[in-house]
Amino acid sequence: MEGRRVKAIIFDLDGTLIDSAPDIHAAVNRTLAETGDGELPLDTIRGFIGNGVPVLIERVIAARGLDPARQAAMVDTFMRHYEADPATLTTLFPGVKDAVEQFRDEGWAMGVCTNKPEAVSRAILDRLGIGSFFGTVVGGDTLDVKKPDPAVALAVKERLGATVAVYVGDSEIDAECAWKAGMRFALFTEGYHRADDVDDIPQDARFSDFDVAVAIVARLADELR
Ligand SMILES: O=C(O)COP(=O)(O)O
Ligand SMILES: [Mg+2]
Repeated sequence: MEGRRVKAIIFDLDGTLIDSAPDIHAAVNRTLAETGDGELPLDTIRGFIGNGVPVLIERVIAARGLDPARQAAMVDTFMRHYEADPATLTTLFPGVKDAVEQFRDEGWAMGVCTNKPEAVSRAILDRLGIGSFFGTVVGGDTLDVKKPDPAVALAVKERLGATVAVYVGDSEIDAECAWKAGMRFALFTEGYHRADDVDDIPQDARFSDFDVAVAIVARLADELR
């Protein structure tokens, strides 16, 4: 007898489900302000997101010409500010709420695979009204490794009990993670990728509007039958 097919979507968070750069930017500038180290513009910070908080702070330190030995202390200060105010300026990308409702109605399990710390990721998803759609959240501090290590995506798939998984993300980090995990990858092009040309990011499909995400992900999953 054929086993049951459980299909899942593994979503990246920053730059995919949520436009979180404005609150991350605010927390970075509050961190810099505490020690009189100036500020950085939003566009710069947007380009620093995706590898987790320690790497974000490493890039902030390099951009401001600060002492690298300050990284651990600045990570703590950043998290204090970010956890105090994680979702004031953060929004869902247009169409996300409708898309996750439709995915749920069509029987998809959904999970989040992010390099952002897990607790604050869950808090933001709840605050924006979509937390209950996700069976699990694996964050940058949940395991010993971060994306692009495939263990992060594979942990989401396993926790959801999925037999088929499609990965939806916004960056080359997600593309690499999905590839290493043996998953099809749909690129959301309106997020925080670093490549100038989205053609340079390995992908099985791409979309710029969540209105078409459901059809695109379903097609990728069907190809895996
Ligand atoms: O860099 C981060 O903190 C998180 O980014 P991600 O949600 O795109 O993985
Ligand atoms: Mg992302």
